[in-house]
Amino acid sequence: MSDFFQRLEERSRKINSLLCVGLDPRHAIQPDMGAADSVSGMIEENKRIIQATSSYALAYKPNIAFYEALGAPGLQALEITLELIPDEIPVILDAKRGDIGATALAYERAVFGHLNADAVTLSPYMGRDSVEPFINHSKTAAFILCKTSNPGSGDLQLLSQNDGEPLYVRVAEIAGSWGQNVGLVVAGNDLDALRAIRARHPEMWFLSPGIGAQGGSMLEAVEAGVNSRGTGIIPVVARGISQAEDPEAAAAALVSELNEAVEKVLAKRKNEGAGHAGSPGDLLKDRVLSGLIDARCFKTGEFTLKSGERSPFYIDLRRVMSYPSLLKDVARAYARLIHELRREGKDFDHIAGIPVAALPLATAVSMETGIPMIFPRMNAKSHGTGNTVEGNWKSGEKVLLLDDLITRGTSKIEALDILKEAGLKVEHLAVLIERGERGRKDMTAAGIDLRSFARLDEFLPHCVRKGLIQEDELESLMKYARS
Ligand SMILES: O=P(O)(O)OC[C@H]1O[C@H](OP(=O)(O)OP(=O)(O)O)[C@H](O)[C@@H]1O
Ligand SMILES: O=C(O)c1cc(=O)[nH]c(=O)[nH]1
Repeated sequence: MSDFFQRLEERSRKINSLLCVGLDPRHAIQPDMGAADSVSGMIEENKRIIQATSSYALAYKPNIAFYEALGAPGLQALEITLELIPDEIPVILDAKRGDIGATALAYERAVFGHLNADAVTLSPYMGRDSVEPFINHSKTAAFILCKTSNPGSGDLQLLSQNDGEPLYVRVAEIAGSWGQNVGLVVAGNDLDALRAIRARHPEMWFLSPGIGAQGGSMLEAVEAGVNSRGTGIIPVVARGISQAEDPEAAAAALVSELNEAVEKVLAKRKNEGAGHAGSPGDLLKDRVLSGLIDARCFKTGEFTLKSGERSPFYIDLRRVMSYPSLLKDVARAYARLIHELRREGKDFDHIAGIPVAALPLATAVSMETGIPMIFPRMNAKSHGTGNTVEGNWKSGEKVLLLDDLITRGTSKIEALDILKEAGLKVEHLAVLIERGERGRKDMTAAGIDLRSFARLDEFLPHCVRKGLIQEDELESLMKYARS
């Protein structure tokens, strides 16, 4: 852990608080106030807040815009404010900087050199070099804007990526690779974002505005964002304190609300036990698995499978094509698997869907990823072209085999033989659902690397939640799947 985050961790234990107090005096944007009054008013207001809250504040966060708006006197008010803050309390300067080269260096000098702040907020959109000067010091840190609390935050931050995840998930992943001195701004009023990012970054510190005046609930934000040590989230409150009649009482009340929330959440997690079913924060997986149930893709009864075995349930993914928005999510799910493979350096000239169930799915995946589709004919065509593999392909090209699900891999081996016979290279198989453990064993024996989006033990609990199967049936179905 970096020195800055270590310092936060220690101070949070010492004063038993995670609260960050915003110092955002709005004098400059109040039209009836003259500049001189504004400057002295700002200092007075900040003095009053700091004196009232210094034993409750894990950190202070002045937003530089309210000071810059008054020009040189405003910046002087900021400098005086920073001097009023006791040395042991970290200052996070909310500046949302982001520029390159010498400019980034100049911003860094202003923030950490001249103003002597301990941390800063930065925009990630100009990339690593724009952040680099701020994260090279062991004592200071940068909070990267990941998912913000404003109404327009979704315009860019929610844009769906090739793997189906919103852009902010990718931002968190990239920022997380920038080293130890990096935290994230994750809105306290966006519980989905808090959950999604916490699930992927169990230890990172989040600066979380959006609670109170912007509508977020302290308990819900803590529930979604606190880490396993009961820290890692810094709820920011500005107006809730500065506009309170008694800022000290307001801060004290917020801290006890916050601490109660942390205790409640940790106790609840302990009761639930580690590793409970499902993966919290995996929004795409939740959506797809629930969507399959809503589309009645899961059926109980007596079924004969492709392998000839009997089964007490059947997953009919042919129905997905009748639900366009589910089909789109399913395509994103496969795209996630392809994205993972590409990150491992594996790439493909074609996706080959196995007829019949996987044909509409592979078409959607091809459109989602831009990888051209082909398919093997399970029965060679005896008229027309006589093709065994349809589409535009050449011998020697690399193919990702794609099927809806895997039980034993019977149909995969048949498809593999046809593709190999045509001179295509197949080493990987992607499926949406892995029905049990035997399919994986069969694929390993055939030299095929299997990637699945969800396993049956992740799917069945959704069926219980949606009332499709009873809790007591779950165990026997799981047992069947494992047998
Ligand atoms: O893992 P496996 O042992 O291969 O079994 C699973 C396969 O069986 C089904 O296809 P099926 O051949 O029944 O029908 P389809 O023509 O509708 O795809 C299903 O769509 C899977 O592709
Ligand atoms: O193994 C199979 O044939 C099979 C199982 C299942 O759940 N769904 C399906 O379409 N096929």
